[in-house]
Amino acid sequence: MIRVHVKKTLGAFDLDIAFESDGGVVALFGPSGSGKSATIGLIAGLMRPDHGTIALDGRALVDTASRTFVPAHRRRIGLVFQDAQLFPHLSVKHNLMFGRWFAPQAERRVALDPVVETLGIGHLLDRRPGRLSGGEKQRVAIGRALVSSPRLLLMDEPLAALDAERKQEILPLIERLRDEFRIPIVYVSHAVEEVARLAARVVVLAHGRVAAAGSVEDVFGDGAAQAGESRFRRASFVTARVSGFDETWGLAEIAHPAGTIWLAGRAGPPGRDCRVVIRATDVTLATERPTGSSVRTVLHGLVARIDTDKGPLATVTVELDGHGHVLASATRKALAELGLAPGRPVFALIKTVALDEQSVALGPLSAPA
Ligand SMILES: Nc1ncnc2c1ncn2[C@@H]1O[C@H](COP(=O)(O)OP(=O)(O)OP(=O)(O)O)[C@@H](O)[C@H]1O
Repeated sequence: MIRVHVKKTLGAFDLDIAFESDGGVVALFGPSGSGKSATIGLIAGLMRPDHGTIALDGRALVDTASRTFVPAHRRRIGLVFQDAQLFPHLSVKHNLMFGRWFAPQAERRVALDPVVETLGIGHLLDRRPGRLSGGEKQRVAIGRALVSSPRLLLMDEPLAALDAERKQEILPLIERLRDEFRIPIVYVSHAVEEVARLAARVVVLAHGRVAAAGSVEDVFGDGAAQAGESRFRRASFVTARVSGFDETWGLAEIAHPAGTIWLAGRAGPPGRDCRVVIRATDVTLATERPTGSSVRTVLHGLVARIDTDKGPLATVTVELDGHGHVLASATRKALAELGLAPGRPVFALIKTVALDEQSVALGPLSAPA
């Protein structure tokens, strides 16, 4: 369990935040300059807070009142940054072993072999980092953090420098760290889709303060938490249940009280609860159930809120029948012409081709109490 309650002034920036997590992945989410990396630096021990406490599993790492400050190298915290920061003159194997030296003999809970196997880096062990791709470097950086048997893993936008394909390769690996190695993770990201895949809890930072915190569903339930994000980043997630797979057409069927969600590919075994990530730009709104349209996923609900700024676009939060919300990007012109306003019934249409197996998170989806 990690508890953070810190204040820190950095030039003109004033950070004052408190949050806690009981394990799994807690995501720090927020726009650029909101204080995410500063928070990571404080937890890692790369800088000192002006006031406050940070405790990990009941042990104070920092307590300004009692002048406690455990130095970074004694915190047993693994760090993974956007750029892998490997030692260029060491082989992959020696980079990995370097992480291990930080773990006292008695606390080496994570062995090298399963890490190498999980991350698929066995064939890279003799190479130097200069001869690795970006995705390979990042897997080695994750491995190095893991073999130090950390009590906590801090990941600061670990996928931000990778292309979409590499991201999709590494996300399942991080899910395995969470589920198989059971290492608590504080995960910094701008990407709603990553947060939805990985996190049970999310802490939204804005201007150095906690703007919202709670389960991913609660925090992202309406458009407000994402108001500062570009429309291409806005997304919502729906908790639903895998109900079948249509062999003839290769489509997974996911049951939700508001309607069946179809996706191109497999979603997991029938009966499994899942979280489906849906980008706001992939959702179209309609006041009537469409006929003569190629769209298969038609979810019924009510308009809960409409967020607009000065531009031509709006983000509509639709409260789905049963439970959950979906966000839709639309033009203000369309909303005016359709007469859509809070309280009006609406259909949210989602292109099946916009969803595939990468859109679905299985695994522990509920936030620890
Ligand atoms: N050492 C420093 N001295 C002065 N200001 C600083 C220092 N470090 C960070 N800041 C300021 O603190 C604010 C928060 O920075 P931080 O890097 O934590 O943001 P962030 O949310 O991680 O942003 P991004 O998503 O762009 O990485 C910024 O305004 C930044 O300029």
